[in-house]
Amino acid sequence: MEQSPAKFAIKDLNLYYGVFHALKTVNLEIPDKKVTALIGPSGCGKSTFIRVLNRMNDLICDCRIDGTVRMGKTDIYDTTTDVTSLRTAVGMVFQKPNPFPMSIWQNVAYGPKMQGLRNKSMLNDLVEESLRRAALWDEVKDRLKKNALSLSGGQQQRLCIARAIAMQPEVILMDEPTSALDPIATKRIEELMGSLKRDYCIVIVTHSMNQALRISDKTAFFLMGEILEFGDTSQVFDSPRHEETRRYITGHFG
Ligand SMILES: Nc1ncnc2c1ncn2[C@@H]1O[C@H](COP(=O)(O)OP(=O)(O)OP(=O)(O)O)[C@@H](O)[C@H]1O
Repeated sequence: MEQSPAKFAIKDLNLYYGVFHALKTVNLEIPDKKVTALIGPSGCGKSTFIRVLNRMNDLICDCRIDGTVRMGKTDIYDTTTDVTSLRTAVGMVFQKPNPFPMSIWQNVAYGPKMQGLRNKSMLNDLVEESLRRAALWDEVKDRLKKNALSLSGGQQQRLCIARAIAMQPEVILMDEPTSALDPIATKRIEELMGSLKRDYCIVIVTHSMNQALRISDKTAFFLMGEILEFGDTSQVFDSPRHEETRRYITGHFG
């Protein structure tokens, strides 16, 4: 696989919740314009790790980290780093679609408006562009004023992706984005990830080995807070270096 530049470079990262050591000496480079899947058994630290990338763990008291996490040239844990700008650049989509209880249009326009964009025609263009990129425009263009909660679960999740895109991020983090969706809605999100990776660095937590295999370029296998294995997805699945990885991906534990 051709190399692409690293979007994140993580060095000797340790994360503690109080005295509990949740991430242990994690070293990883996450490439830009690719999908990186984080896999591993429940409780191994996947969600904790993905939240490191936009400092969501800052919101958890008792959580502390050491080590460095660089995004491009920026040390995102440096005291001078503006966390709001970081979270704009590193958008996040959660397991359960969580649209705001407002119209489809307002959901997408909300973030840019909060950032000061007031021009209605620019907002309209941004809403359309974001919904198009999230492969939702054709389904909602005639009902932009309808409440977002009237959409199906799969449409709501694509709306949440559109909402992230409207902030013009560089990275989109997805924590089990399809686990609440049916197979057809899942397929649409997976197809969408395939097109989004042209423009963004995408990091996804998934419990589905088939999904990781279908959509990701790189796979990191977490076990008890460590990255046991990281490589091209084809290598990790076809010829894992560790017995634990092989047992996990073949469904023998976890
Ligand atoms: N806010 C918290 N406070 C204390 N411990 C936490 C907190 N969040 C997670 N943990 C612990 O850290 C470990 C890793 O949790 P995490 O949610 O990152 O795992 P995961 O691999 O994403 O699990 P799952 O696949 O079940 O979602 C677990 O032992 C969990 O109990």
